[in-house]
Amino acid sequence: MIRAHAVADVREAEAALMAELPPGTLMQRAAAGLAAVCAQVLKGGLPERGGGTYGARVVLLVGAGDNGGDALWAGARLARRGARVDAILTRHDRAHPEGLAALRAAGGSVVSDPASPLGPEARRALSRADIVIDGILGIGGQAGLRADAAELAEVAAAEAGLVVAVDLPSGVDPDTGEAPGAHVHADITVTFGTHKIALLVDPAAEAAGHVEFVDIGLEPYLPEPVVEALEPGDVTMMLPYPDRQADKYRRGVLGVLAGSERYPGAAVLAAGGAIHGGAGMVRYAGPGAVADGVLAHWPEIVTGPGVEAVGRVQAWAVGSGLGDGRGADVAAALAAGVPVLADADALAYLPSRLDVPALLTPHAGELARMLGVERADVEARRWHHAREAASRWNATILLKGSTTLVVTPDGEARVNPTGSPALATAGSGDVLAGFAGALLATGLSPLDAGSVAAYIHGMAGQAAASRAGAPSASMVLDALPTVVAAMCS
Ligand SMILES: NC(=O)C1=CN([C@@H]2O[C@H](COP(=O)(O)OP(=O)(O)OC[C@H]3O[C@@H](n4cnc5c(N)ncnc54)[C@H](O)[C@@H]3O)[C@@H](O)[C@H]2O)[C@@H](O)CC1
Ligand SMILES: [K+]
Repeated sequence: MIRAHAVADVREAEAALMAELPPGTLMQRAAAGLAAVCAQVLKGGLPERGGGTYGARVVLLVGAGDNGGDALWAGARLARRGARVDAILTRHDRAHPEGLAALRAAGGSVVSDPASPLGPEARRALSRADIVIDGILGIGGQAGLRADAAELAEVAAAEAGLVVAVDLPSGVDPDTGEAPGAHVHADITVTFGTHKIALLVDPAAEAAGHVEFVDIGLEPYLPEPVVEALEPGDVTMMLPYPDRQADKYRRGVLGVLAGSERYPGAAVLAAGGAIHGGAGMVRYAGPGAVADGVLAHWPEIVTGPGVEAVGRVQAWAVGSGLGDGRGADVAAALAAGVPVLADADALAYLPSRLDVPALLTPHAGELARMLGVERADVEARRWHHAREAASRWNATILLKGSTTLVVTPDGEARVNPTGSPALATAGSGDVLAGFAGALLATGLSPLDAGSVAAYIHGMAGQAAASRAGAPSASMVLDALPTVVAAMCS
C-alpha cells in the first residue's frame, strides 16, 4: 500500500526521529536520495550528451526553507560528481546557510541577484539546464506561489529540461491535493519519509509527475495514513477468487438494474463487467426487449421483469443507462437489504441517507449535481467534495476522473494509481459498475470493492489501449478477465 500523510503527522514523526539522530541527518538522507534520482535520470536520460552527471547542467530553484536546503545539499553532491550547478535563490537573505556553503565549496554558484531572482544570468542558466531541481517550497508552503516564485516556475517549465520537484511540486496544497494558484509542474517528484496527500490527490498529483519515494526512516513514527493507493500485492490479497470451494453464492450473486430501451447497451456492459469480473451469477432485472439483448450477449444470466422478480442476490448494481422515471425500481433495490452500488441515473433517486452498505460511483458532473455545486469546483476540490458527499449520504463515494478517488463515510480514502485516458469512453463506467457490484456481492466492503475494481478496470483500460489506441468500452470489458487472472496468480 502506498501511504500518504498530513503535514502535521510528518512534522511530528520527523521531530521524534530527529531527537534520536545527530543534527542534519535527515536532510542529508533526503539530499542523498534526491541527488541519486537526479544522477539516475542524467545517466539514462540525455543521450545527446552521452549521459551521466559529469558535465550536466543543473539549476536549483531555492526557496527560504528546508526544502531549498535539500536542493542545495543535493546540488553540492551533483557538483562533486562533475555537474555544473547554478542556484537561483528566491530570498538571498534566507537561503539555507549550510546548504549554500556546501554548494559553493563543491564548485556551484549563485546566478540570481538579491533584488530579483530572475535576472539575465539566471535566465541563461535555465535555458541551458538539463535538470531543474524545484526546492522553492515543501511541506511548509502555502498553496499558490508568490509572484517572483511563480515567474521562476513558469520560465523553468517553458525553457528548461526536466523538472524534478523536491518533496512536492512547489505551490500545491500539501494536505488537500488542491492547486488553486501558481505552482510548479514537475516531471518527477522525489518525496521523503512518506507520500504527501498532494502526491496522490488530483489536481496536485498531476503536477507531481512520476513520484520517487526516498526512505529517511520515518515509518515507525508515523500514524495511520490519511490517503492510500493500492499496489499490485494488495489487489491480489483482496480479490476474492479463486477459491477451491467456490460455489455461485460464495463467488457472489449480483442483481443488475441497468439499461433501458433508450440505452440498452449499458445493461449489456454492466452485466458483462460483473461476468468478466468473476461474479458467481448475475440476475438481470429489466424490461423484456433489454433483457433479451442482455441474454443474447450473456446466456448465463437469469432475467426477470423487476427487482422483486429476479430472486435472491447478495448485492445490487443499479443505475447505468437506466434513464428517467425509474425511482421506484431503485427504491426497490435499496429496500432489499443487501449492499448496493449506485451509478449514473440512480444517483438522482437516492434517499437523503443510505442505510445499506453503499458505493456511489459519480463522475465530477454527477457529483456536482448531487451536491448542488459547479463541476469546476468538484474538479478543483475533489477530495473535499467526495468527503462531503460520503458523509451526507452515509455512503462510500467513488469519484471517477483522471485519478479515481474512493472515500468512505468514516473518512478513509484511497486513490487509484492505474488507468488510462482511454477509459474516458462511453460505456466504460457501466463496465466498472458491474465489476465493482460483483465484488460487493462477494462480501468486499464498498471501499475495497470500489478501489479493487477501479485498479483492475484501469489496468484493463491500459491493456486495451496498448492494443487499440482508442479502445471502446467493449474492448475494456474483453481485457478484464485476463487482468483479473493475472492479478489472481
Ligand atoms: N523537517 C525535517 O526533518 C526534514 C525536512 N525536509 C525538507 O524540509 C521541507 C520543509 O521545510 P520548511 O518547514 O522549512 O518549509 P519550506 O521549505 O516548505 O518553506 C517554507 C517557507 O517558505 C515561505 N513560503 C511559504 N509559502 C510560500 C508561498 N506560497 N510562496 C513563497 N514563499 C512561501 C515561507 O517563508 C516559509 O517559511 C520538506 O518539504 C522537506 O523538503 C527534508 O530535509 C527531510 C527532513
Ligand atoms: K518543492
